[in-house]
Amino acid sequence: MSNRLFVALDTPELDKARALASKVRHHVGGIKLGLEFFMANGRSGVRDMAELGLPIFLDLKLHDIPNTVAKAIMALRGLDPAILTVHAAGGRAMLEDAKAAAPLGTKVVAVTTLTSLDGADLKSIGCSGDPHEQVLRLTELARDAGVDGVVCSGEEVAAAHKLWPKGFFVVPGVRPAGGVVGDQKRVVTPRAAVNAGASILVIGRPITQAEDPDLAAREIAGTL
Ligand SMILES: O=c1ccn([C@@H]2O[C@H](COP(=O)(O)O)[C@@H](O)[C@H]2O)c(=O)[nH]1
Repeated sequence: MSNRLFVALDTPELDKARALASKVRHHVGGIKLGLEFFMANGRSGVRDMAELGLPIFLDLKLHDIPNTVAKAIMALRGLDPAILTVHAAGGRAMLEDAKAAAPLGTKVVAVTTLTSLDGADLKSIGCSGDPHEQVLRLTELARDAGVDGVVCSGEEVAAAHKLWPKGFFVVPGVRPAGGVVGDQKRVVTPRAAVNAGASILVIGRPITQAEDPDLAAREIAGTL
Protein backbone atom coordinates (compact mmCIF):
# COMPACT_ATOMS: atom_id res chain seq x y z
CA MET A 1 0.00 0.00 0.00
CA SER A 2 1.66 3.25 -1.11
CA ASN A 3 0.05 5.51 1.49
CA ARG A 4 -0.41 3.75 4.83
CA LEU A 5 -2.54 6.46 6.37
CA PHE A 6 -6.27 5.72 6.75
CA VAL A 7 -8.37 8.55 8.12
CA ALA A 8 -11.09 7.58 10.62
CA LEU A 9 -14.21 9.57 9.74
CA ASP A 10 -15.99 9.13 13.05
CA THR A 11 -19.19 11.06 12.46
CA PRO A 12 -22.82 10.07 11.92
CA GLU A 13 -23.22 12.92 9.41
CA LEU A 14 -22.81 11.87 5.79
CA ASP A 15 -22.24 15.42 4.52
CA LYS A 16 -19.55 16.02 7.13
CA ALA A 17 -17.82 12.72 6.31
CA ARG A 18 -17.93 13.54 2.61
CA ALA A 19 -16.57 17.05 3.15
CA LEU A 20 -13.72 15.80 5.36
CA ALA A 21 -12.82 13.05 2.92
CA SER A 22 -12.73 15.50 0.02
CA LYS A 23 -10.38 17.76 1.99
CA VAL A 24 -7.86 15.05 2.90
CA ARG A 25 -8.18 12.67 -0.04
CA HIS A 26 -4.82 13.52 -1.61
CA HIS A 27 -2.92 12.74 1.60
CA VAL A 28 -4.53 9.50 2.73
CA GLY A 29 -4.49 5.94 1.42
CA GLY A 30 -8.03 5.12 2.51
CA ILE A 31 -11.10 5.97 4.55
CA LYS A 32 -12.16 4.22 7.75
CA LEU A 33 -15.89 4.20 8.50
CA GLY A 34 -16.97 2.96 11.90
CA LEU A 35 -20.08 2.12 13.86
CA GLU A 36 -21.37 5.63 14.28
CA PHE A 37 -21.25 6.26 10.54
CA PHE A 38 -22.74 2.86 9.65
CA MET A 39 -25.56 3.07 12.21
CA ALA A 40 -26.61 6.43 10.80
CA ASN A 41 -26.04 5.89 7.08
CA GLY A 42 -25.98 2.14 6.47
CA ARG A 43 -25.07 0.55 3.15
CA SER A 44 -26.03 3.57 1.05
CA GLY A 45 -23.72 5.79 3.10
CA VAL A 46 -20.82 3.41 2.54
CA ARG A 47 -21.58 3.33 -1.21
CA ASP A 48 -21.67 7.10 -1.24
CA MET A 49 -18.25 7.36 0.41
CA ALA A 50 -16.82 4.72 -1.95
CA GLU A 51 -17.55 7.06 -4.86
CA LEU A 52 -14.52 9.11 -3.80
CA GLY A 53 -12.42 6.25 -5.17
CA LEU A 54 -10.41 5.51 -2.01
CA PRO A 55 -10.28 2.05 -0.37
CA ILE A 56 -12.94 1.65 2.33
CA PHE A 57 -12.13 0.16 5.73
CA LEU A 58 -15.40 -0.85 7.41
CA ASP A 59 -14.63 -0.98 11.11
CA LEU A 60 -17.69 -2.74 12.51
CA LYS A 61 -15.76 -4.84 15.07
CA LEU A 62 -18.21 -7.72 14.81
CA HIS A 63 -18.37 -9.91 17.91
CA ASP A 64 -21.06 -12.60 18.23
CA ILE A 65 -21.52 -16.33 17.73
CA PRO A 66 -20.03 -17.70 14.49
CA ASN A 67 -23.36 -18.07 12.66
CA THR A 68 -24.44 -14.51 13.43
CA VAL A 69 -21.12 -12.96 12.42
CA ALA A 70 -21.00 -14.95 9.18
CA LYS A 71 -24.57 -13.95 8.27
CA ALA A 72 -23.85 -10.31 9.12
CA ILE A 73 -20.84 -10.38 6.79
CA MET A 74 -22.90 -11.99 4.05
CA ALA A 75 -25.46 -9.22 4.48
CA LEU A 76 -22.73 -6.73 3.60
CA ARG A 77 -22.25 -8.38 0.18
CA GLY A 78 -22.05 -5.84 -2.59
CA LEU A 79 -20.17 -3.33 -0.46
CA ASP A 80 -16.95 -5.37 -0.62
CA PRO A 81 -14.85 -3.17 1.68
CA ALA A 82 -11.08 -3.43 1.40
CA ILE A 83 -10.86 -4.17 5.14
CA LEU A 84 -13.45 -5.40 7.67
CA THR A 85 -12.95 -5.89 11.42
CA VAL A 86 -14.19 -8.55 13.83
CA HIS A 87 -13.15 -9.11 17.47
CA ALA A 88 -10.54 -11.84 17.95
CA ALA A 89 -12.12 -12.57 21.34
CA GLY A 90 -15.07 -14.07 19.44
CA GLY A 91 -12.91 -17.18 19.20
CA ARG A 92 -11.43 -19.39 16.52
CA ALA A 93 -14.66 -20.74 15.00
CA MET A 94 -16.05 -17.23 14.65
CA LEU A 95 -12.85 -16.02 12.97
CA GLU A 96 -12.86 -18.96 10.55
CA ASP A 97 -16.50 -18.41 9.63
CA ALA A 98 -15.98 -14.66 9.26
CA LYS A 99 -13.17 -15.23 6.78
CA ALA A 100 -15.20 -17.82 4.86
CA ALA A 101 -18.15 -15.43 4.61
CA ALA A 102 -16.16 -12.42 3.41
CA PRO A 103 -15.62 -11.59 -0.26
CA LEU A 104 -12.23 -12.65 -1.62
CA GLY A 105 -10.97 -9.09 -1.93
CA THR A 106 -11.83 -8.12 1.65
CA LYS A 107 -9.16 -8.40 4.32
CA VAL A 108 -10.71 -9.68 7.55
CA VAL A 109 -8.76 -8.21 10.45
CA ALA A 110 -9.22 -9.21 14.10
CA VAL A 111 -9.15 -6.65 16.90
CA THR A 112 -6.88 -8.00 19.64
CA THR A 113 -6.97 -5.51 22.53
CA LEU A 114 -8.54 -2.07 22.06
CA THR A 115 -5.98 0.73 22.21
CA SER A 116 -8.19 2.45 24.80
CA LEU A 117 -7.40 -0.31 27.33
CA ASP A 118 -4.41 -0.71 29.63
CA GLY A 119 -3.36 -3.46 32.03
CA ALA A 120 -5.73 -2.31 34.77
CA ASP A 121 -8.67 -2.36 32.36
CA LEU A 122 -7.81 -5.90 31.27
CA LYS A 123 -7.61 -7.01 34.88
CA SER A 124 -11.01 -5.45 35.59
CA ILE A 125 -12.63 -7.59 32.87
CA GLY A 126 -10.96 -10.75 34.08
CA CYS A 127 -8.08 -11.03 31.60
CA SER A 128 -4.85 -12.30 33.03
CA GLY A 129 -1.65 -10.77 31.71
CA ASP A 130 -0.84 -7.36 30.32
CA PRO A 131 -1.93 -5.93 26.94
CA HIS A 132 1.28 -7.17 25.32
CA GLU A 133 0.62 -10.79 26.29
CA GLN A 134 -3.05 -10.54 25.36
CA VAL A 135 -2.25 -9.09 21.92
CA LEU A 136 0.26 -11.85 21.19
CA ARG A 137 -2.14 -14.58 22.35
CA LEU A 138 -4.91 -13.25 20.10
CA THR A 139 -2.52 -12.66 17.19
CA GLU A 140 -1.61 -16.35 17.26
CA LEU A 141 -5.30 -17.25 17.38
CA ALA A 142 -6.10 -14.96 14.42
CA ARG A 143 -3.16 -16.29 12.40
CA ASP A 144 -4.16 -19.91 13.04
CA ALA A 145 -7.81 -19.19 12.19
CA GLY A 146 -6.80 -17.95 8.73
CA VAL A 147 -7.89 -14.32 8.82
CA ASP A 148 -5.68 -11.69 7.19
CA GLY A 149 -4.32 -9.74 10.11
CA VAL A 150 -4.91 -8.01 13.42
CA VAL A 151 -5.53 -4.64 14.98
CA CYS A 152 -3.12 -3.81 17.81
CA SER A 153 -1.32 -0.78 19.17
CA GLY A 154 2.07 0.44 18.03
CA GLU A 155 3.48 -0.82 21.32
CA GLU A 156 2.86 -4.46 20.34
CA VAL A 157 3.08 -4.45 16.56
CA ALA A 158 6.77 -5.37 16.32
CA ALA A 159 6.29 -8.49 18.46
CA ALA A 160 3.05 -9.41 16.66
CA HIS A 161 4.80 -9.02 13.29
CA LYS A 162 7.54 -11.37 14.47
CA LEU A 163 4.91 -14.01 15.27
CA TRP A 164 3.21 -13.51 11.91
CA PRO A 165 5.58 -12.11 9.29
CA LYS A 166 2.93 -12.31 6.53
CA GLY A 167 0.15 -10.76 8.62
CA PHE A 168 -1.55 -7.43 7.92
CA PHE A 169 -1.20 -5.07 10.87
CA VAL A 170 -3.62 -2.23 11.52
CA VAL A 171 -2.46 0.28 14.12
CA PRO A 172 -4.82 2.86 15.68
CA GLY A 173 -4.00 4.90 18.79
CA VAL A 174 -1.56 6.99 16.79
CA ARG A 175 -0.72 10.55 17.76
CA PRO A 176 1.78 13.07 16.39
CA ALA A 177 4.36 13.92 19.11
CA GLY A 178 2.67 16.03 21.79
CA GLY A 179 -0.83 15.48 20.32
CA VAL A 180 -3.96 15.20 22.47
CA VAL A 181 -4.29 11.55 23.53
CA GLY A 182 -7.98 11.65 24.60
CA ASP A 183 -9.41 8.22 25.43
CA GLN A 184 -6.50 6.27 23.93
CA LYS A 185 -4.11 4.57 26.37
CA ARG A 186 -1.55 2.73 24.24
CA VAL A 187 -0.28 5.43 21.93
CA VAL A 188 2.72 5.84 19.59
CA THR A 189 3.71 8.38 16.94
CA PRO A 190 3.02 7.71 13.24
CA ARG A 191 6.71 7.18 12.46
CA ALA A 192 7.18 4.80 15.41
CA ALA A 193 4.18 2.73 14.27
CA VAL A 194 5.55 2.36 10.75
CA ASN A 195 9.06 1.58 11.98
CA ALA A 196 7.62 -1.15 14.21
CA GLY A 197 5.84 -2.86 11.29
CA ALA A 198 2.36 -1.34 10.92
CA SER A 199 0.81 -2.12 7.51
CA ILE A 200 -1.59 0.80 7.89
CA LEU A 201 -2.22 3.49 10.50
CA VAL A 202 -5.70 4.62 11.51
CA ILE A 203 -5.84 8.24 12.59
CA GLY A 204 -9.02 10.14 13.38
CA ARG A 205 -9.21 13.18 15.64
CA PRO A 206 -5.69 14.51 15.06
CA ILE A 207 -6.88 15.06 11.46
CA THR A 208 -10.65 15.49 11.64
CA GLN A 209 -10.59 17.90 14.60
CA ALA A 210 -7.64 19.91 13.34
CA GLU A 211 -8.27 23.51 12.30
CA ASP A 212 -7.02 22.54 8.86
CA PRO A 213 -7.60 18.78 8.28
CA ASP A 214 -5.91 18.89 4.88
CA LEU A 215 -2.72 20.33 6.39
CA ALA A 216 -2.84 17.91 9.36
CA ALA A 217 -3.16 14.90 7.03
CA ARG A 218 -0.38 16.23 4.79
CA GLU A 219 1.94 16.75 7.75
CA ILE A 220 1.30 13.27 9.16
CA ALA A 221 1.68 11.63 5.74
CA GLY A 222 4.95 13.53 5.36
CA THR A 223 6.41 11.84 8.45
CA LEU A 224 5.75 8.29 7.18
O1 LIG B 1 -8.14 -0.80 19.18
C1 LIG B 1 -8.71 0.05 18.46
C2 LIG B 1 -9.49 -0.31 17.38
C3 LIG B 1 -10.06 0.67 16.62
N1 LIG B 1 -9.89 1.98 16.90
C4 LIG B 1 -10.54 2.98 16.02
O2 LIG B 1 -9.52 3.83 15.45
C5 LIG B 1 -9.97 5.17 15.43
C6 LIG B 1 -9.01 6.02 16.23
O3 LIG B 1 -9.48 7.34 16.28
P1 LIG B 1 -8.62 8.52 16.96
O4 LIG B 1 -9.53 9.70 16.85
O5 LIG B 1 -7.35 8.65 16.16
O6 LIG B 1 -8.34 8.14 18.37
C7 LIG B 1 -11.41 5.18 15.96
O7 LIG B 1 -12.26 5.15 14.84
C8 LIG B 1 -11.54 3.89 16.73
O8 LIG B 1 -12.82 3.32 16.63
C9 LIG B 1 -9.13 2.35 17.97
O9 LIG B 1 -8.96 3.54 18.28
N2 LIG B 1 -8.54 1.36 18.72
